[in-house]
Amino acid sequence: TPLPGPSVSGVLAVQKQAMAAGAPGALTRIDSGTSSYRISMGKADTAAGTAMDADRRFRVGSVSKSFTTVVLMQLVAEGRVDLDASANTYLPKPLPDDRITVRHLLSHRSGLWDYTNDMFYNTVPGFEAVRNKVFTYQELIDLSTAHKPNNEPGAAYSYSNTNFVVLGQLIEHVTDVPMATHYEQRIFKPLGLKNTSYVHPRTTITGSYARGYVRDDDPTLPLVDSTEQTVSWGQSAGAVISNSSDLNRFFAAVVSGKVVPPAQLQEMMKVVPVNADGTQFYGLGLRGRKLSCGVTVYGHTGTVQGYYTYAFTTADGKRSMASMANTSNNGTVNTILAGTLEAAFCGTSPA
Ligand SMILES: CC1(C)S[C@@H]2[C@H](NC(=O)CCCC[C@H](NC(=O)C[NH3+])C(=O)[O-])C(=O)N2[C@H]1C(=O)[O-]
Repeated sequence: TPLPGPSVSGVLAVQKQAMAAGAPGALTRIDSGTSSYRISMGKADTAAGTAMDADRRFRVGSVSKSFTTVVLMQLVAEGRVDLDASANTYLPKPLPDDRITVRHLLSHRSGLWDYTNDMFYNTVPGFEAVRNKVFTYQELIDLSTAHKPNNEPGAAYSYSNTNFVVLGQLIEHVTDVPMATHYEQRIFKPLGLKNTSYVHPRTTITGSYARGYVRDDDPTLPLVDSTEQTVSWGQSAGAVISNSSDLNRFFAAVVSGKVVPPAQLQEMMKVVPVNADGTQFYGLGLRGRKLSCGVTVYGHTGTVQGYYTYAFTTADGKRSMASMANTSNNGTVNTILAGTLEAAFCGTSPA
């Protein structure tokens, strides 16, 4: 059954609610067949009073995990990595448990503790302590393995940034090529993603971009401009910069088999439920979300200091949506922003 048309008024209403809840601005781009909708409001820079627009670049946070997965799955297709081999086969320093496979890492089932739980326990002090820091992959992994695992390998889904930091280390160890080069040569260039970059550990965003503002744990305090940071705490788990048009093109290309071969795409899209009501799923570096009109969309979400992102596409890649609000540490904004998915794919407006 054909999808309902996107609801621009619905997206506007969601963005308006997100701003009322504390986001300085928001943007959404929907690409549906030959039609594109660019919807934005509020400020890209609160100090300068610059208006938001839908083409501005921003930090995508964990949407980076889908880019890392594409690189890894290309290596699987090239026969250089076996999904079900022990990750330790490919690492410079073994993880504490040989039973952790590459597939466990990609599906957040390794049990490895997420070091950001400690790092960002106090949001702004935690951020300020690392915003200009440069970490090695091993330093981040060691922060994780200092903790007991959440679960036995494969026994449960427990989302952890550590998994995708290990995957970044694994890819670089196997190929002796930096992640930045893999992203550029295997994804950004072939897909013409001119607004997408991986500049770690540089702290600046080039071109036209939205500034990001993280909220203090004391919500009565002013927002903190968090735009410039290395994101070295995230790297292959969270340091990609992109824009709405490129994210739509990327996820449409992924599900259309343009960047990973069919066998590997099938593995990525084998999603399992990860929430109680069975509306949220995780496959390999890919989220699934079942919407009110029955369609399941595939992509990823992102939370990085100053930016919330939703970037999803239909299974056939014919309709994609990327949405961003330039604040973070504000769960109300994050929950509200999910409403752009319903507007974009089910044509609904929030109550
Ligand atoms: C699973 C998530 C939500 S968290 C994970 C990753 N982002 C992070 O791990 C950053 C966490 C700190 C962000 C910070 N929050 C705090 O410091 C809270 N004390 C803020 O809101 O700016 C990402 O992105 N993923 C999201 C995802 O995949 O959707």
